[in-house]
Amino acid sequence: MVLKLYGNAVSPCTHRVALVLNEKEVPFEFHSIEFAKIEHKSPSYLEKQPFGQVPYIEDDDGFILYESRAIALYIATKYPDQGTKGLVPTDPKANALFHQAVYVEVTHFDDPAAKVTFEKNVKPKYFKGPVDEAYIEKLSNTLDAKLSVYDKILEKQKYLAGEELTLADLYHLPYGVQLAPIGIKNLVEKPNVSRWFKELEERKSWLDVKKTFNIQ
Ligand SMILES: N[C@@H](CCC(=O)N[C@@H](CS)C(=O)NCC(=O)O)C(=O)O
Repeated sequence: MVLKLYGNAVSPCTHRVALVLNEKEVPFEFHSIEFAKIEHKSPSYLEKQPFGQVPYIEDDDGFILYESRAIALYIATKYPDQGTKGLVPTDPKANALFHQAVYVEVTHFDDPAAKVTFEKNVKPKYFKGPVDEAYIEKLSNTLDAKLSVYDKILEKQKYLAGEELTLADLYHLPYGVQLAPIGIKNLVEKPNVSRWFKELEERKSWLDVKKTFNIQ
């Protein structure tokens, strides 16, 4: 049995899991959960993912797991010697710096990036809702302030947790790539952030995610 990824083709959290599966060269079967049919809120779906969100995985032995970053960590630690190595440092200090970087992404980047993407892209496209430009400006300013701190960190080191690529860097890709196309240029306008992010975007694992999910 092959690992099954239950998600949605337009969901950045689904893309995050697929990205790490690609990095670790783990084959998977994608099962689409249809948002339009509200499949993710059905009683049978909630048995697997009680918060009614995508993604979740069913591993080849039937093990079920949700939360994209928890899935990524599980895959990276289950296959330490397969695909890209070192995505989760094992040395205690390097591991602590890795977790520091993971929390930086979750607390400082994910929230404003997800909200601005929703307001500017998802809301008008899928919910025909009015776009709140003042809210977008506020979120963009928040991202700008946060990414200015990133720029200082990345002036001194190659990646967010030090000199080696980790999952924490990869976690930024799915929302990060959506910012510039909707006019939020903070990632590309800061020299060190831009250098870091460009390298991430060019990884084969991400180019394959783009192909699989038809991301422009
Ligand atoms: N922290 C969760 C977030 C999951 C999440 O926000 N999923 C979104 C798609 S990226 C979703 O299912 N949205 C539909 C909904 O919340 O109803 C993860 O990383 O897996």
